[in-house]
Amino acid sequence: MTTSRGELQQEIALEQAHVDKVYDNVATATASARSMAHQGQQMFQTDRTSFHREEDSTALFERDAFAYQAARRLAVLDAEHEGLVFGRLDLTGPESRYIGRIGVRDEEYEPLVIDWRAPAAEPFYRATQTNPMNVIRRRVLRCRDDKVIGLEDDLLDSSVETDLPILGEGALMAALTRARGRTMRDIVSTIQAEQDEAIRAPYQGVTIIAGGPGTGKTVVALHRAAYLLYSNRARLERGGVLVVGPSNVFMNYIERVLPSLGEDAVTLKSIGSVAADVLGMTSERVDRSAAASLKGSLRMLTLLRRLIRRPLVDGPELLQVRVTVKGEVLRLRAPELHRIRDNVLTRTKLNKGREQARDMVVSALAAKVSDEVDVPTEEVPGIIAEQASLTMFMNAWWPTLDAPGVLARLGDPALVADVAPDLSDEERDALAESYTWLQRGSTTDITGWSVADMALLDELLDMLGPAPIEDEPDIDEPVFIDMGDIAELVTTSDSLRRDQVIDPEDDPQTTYAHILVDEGQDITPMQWRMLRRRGPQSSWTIVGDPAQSSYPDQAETSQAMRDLVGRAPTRRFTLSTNYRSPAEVFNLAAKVITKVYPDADLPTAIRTTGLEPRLVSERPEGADAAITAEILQLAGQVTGTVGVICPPSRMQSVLRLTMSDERLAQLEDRLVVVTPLQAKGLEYDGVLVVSPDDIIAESPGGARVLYVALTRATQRMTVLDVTGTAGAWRSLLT
Ligand SMILES: Nc1ncnc2c1ncn2[C@@H]1O[C@H](COP(=O)(O)OP(=O)(O)OP(=O)(O)O)[C@@H](O)[C@H]1O
Repeated sequence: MTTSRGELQQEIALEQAHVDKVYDNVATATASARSMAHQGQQMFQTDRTSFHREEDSTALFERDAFAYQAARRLAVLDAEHEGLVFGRLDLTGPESRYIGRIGVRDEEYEPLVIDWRAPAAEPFYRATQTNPMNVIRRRVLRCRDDKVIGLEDDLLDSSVETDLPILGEGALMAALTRARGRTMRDIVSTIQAEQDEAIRAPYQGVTIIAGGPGTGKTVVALHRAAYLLYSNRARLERGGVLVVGPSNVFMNYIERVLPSLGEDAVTLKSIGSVAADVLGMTSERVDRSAAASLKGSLRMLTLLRRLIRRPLVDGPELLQVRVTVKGEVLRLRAPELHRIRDNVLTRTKLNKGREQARDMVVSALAAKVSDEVDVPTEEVPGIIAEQASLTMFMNAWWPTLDAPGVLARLGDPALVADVAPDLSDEERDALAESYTWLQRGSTTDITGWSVADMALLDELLDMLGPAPIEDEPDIDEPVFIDMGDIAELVTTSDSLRRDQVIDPEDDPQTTYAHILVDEGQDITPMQWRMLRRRGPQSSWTIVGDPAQSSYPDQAETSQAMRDLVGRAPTRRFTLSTNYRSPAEVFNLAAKVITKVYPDADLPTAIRTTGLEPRLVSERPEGADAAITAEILQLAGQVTGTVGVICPPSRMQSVLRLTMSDERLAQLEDRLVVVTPLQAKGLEYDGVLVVSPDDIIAESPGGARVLYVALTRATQRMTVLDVTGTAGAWRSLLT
């Protein structure tokens, strides 16, 4: 498809006229929405003398609401997006339709732009030359703000006589070859047919989006969130949509996509922040591989249950309670007390069970009073219940527990051996070692707990139940809180406000109507339980690729996901085209994964560059110089970002290098240094993978994690072995 410059300019001018009309209309509609809202209030409050037909009011109201919605969505549209209107369909009618990020109508209520999510926009994404769906020409408009700067056409039905000009070289390729920045862009103008099916799948049940690296799983899932909000707005704005990803870096990477589609009603959280609603803390710290694997496993469930059943007293076998009734000593010893504890805990949560436990202890003691004691039987429990020794015993035996306090007990290796007899010595050591920081800091030290601990703390909180609300002190008695230079006056009712709104009988977690989980292959069984507590009634979209998993026991995590799905209606989409990496880069990665994970979904790369990845090796003493040289070479070859992906053990030294070398420091925002886990879901134009052998050795996912690193490049890739010889990983290439 070639075209003269004049023809292109003429078509651009025609499209610009329509785009101008759209923006003018939105401006008028916004002003009218404001004034109608104002007038509407007055009309319905005071104007009883004039007569309005009901349908007039309804129409006015609808237009008002529509204009209001359009103005509201336009207000959140990302300033960097590529324009409100991005597409046009010419149909066999003949009719043409403009497609945009939001719907806009003119004063006659005729559509000027159709929202991309509306059924009428579907042919824009689904029509092909074999099934043109009445579309003759599909046109993608490239805009910067409100200015049209380019056009790309597809002729879909060549059997129809038409004088429509067909211009440009294809919008998809133009989008894919553009340099990448620090954040993900929306793909609303170039969504492909198989992606569109996943985006528009029904809301109910569980939707699974699978496919290899770079097939658009993440970006498709985000467009699906926007689609679901459009098609189920009342339910989802009320119930909430939660998007969960692997890390804060990833959340920052994707955070602009939904605003660029005009949606701001979605909560984004990294997996380490999901339980912040009840724990008041988050984490990004990843445990060493052995501890991370164990803490993710359902075996922790038994361990935690045993842990909270173990009373917090030294030598539980010596445990006893002792009271006197008219000089007679009554005792309950450890076995009876354990029975009472088990009995209460099978029926209720620990923090709710104290009163029951106390009553049972009192009854068991009362039953021991001999006939010789001269007190009426019905008075005995009251006499026992009043005794200070009983209260002291209950305080020690059944204190209110908080989740961090309980988990911190795992820092004691002897206790771990006691509550986890089925773990191997290595596992017990790994667990105890992961909590040694507790000896240095406090249990609420937010830098200490790991991402995996967040799910354990959440589980514990669920097992323990919320702490009972203490008796209310006198309300509104002023209290001074000294905050260094600032002394602030608060009343007791202020400081209690949070407790007062929490109903202890309610589950304290925030819940959502729809939960979208990205990189689902890395969600551990314990994390699935944590997520499920946020969506007991929700529908789900789960995105993932098992071949990229960093969790070692895939069978266990897949089972946990099946448990989540249960009998809910499930639909699965497997995306098959790799839009990220050129074939030359992906072929190398594919060889690695096929050796270690033959069932991997291998997508077909849509682009070729003719540039094979560069494989180099260097002796350890020359590593810094080689890393610097390779980064500079890549930075000269691509115009966008350069990502250095290195094993965790090299992170600090490479970071130091990028700061101390002036040439590297000058690359500023273009240069990023990450571990393979941090690189999950991200992409860079040029990628340097450092020391693949160490990457394999240092992750529980092994070569699957190397596969993640080898699939991040959009243009060029260099792999550097720091051994002086070809690395052992290269045996996977043969
Ligand atoms: N239809 C499309 N039009 C333009 N770009 C697209 C399209 N589909 C995907 N892309 C681009 O391809 C790249 C990869 O997409 P994305 O990160 O969503 O893939 P993914 O399947 O989640 O990858 P991974 O499994 O590695 O996390 C992104 O730059 C995305 O914008």
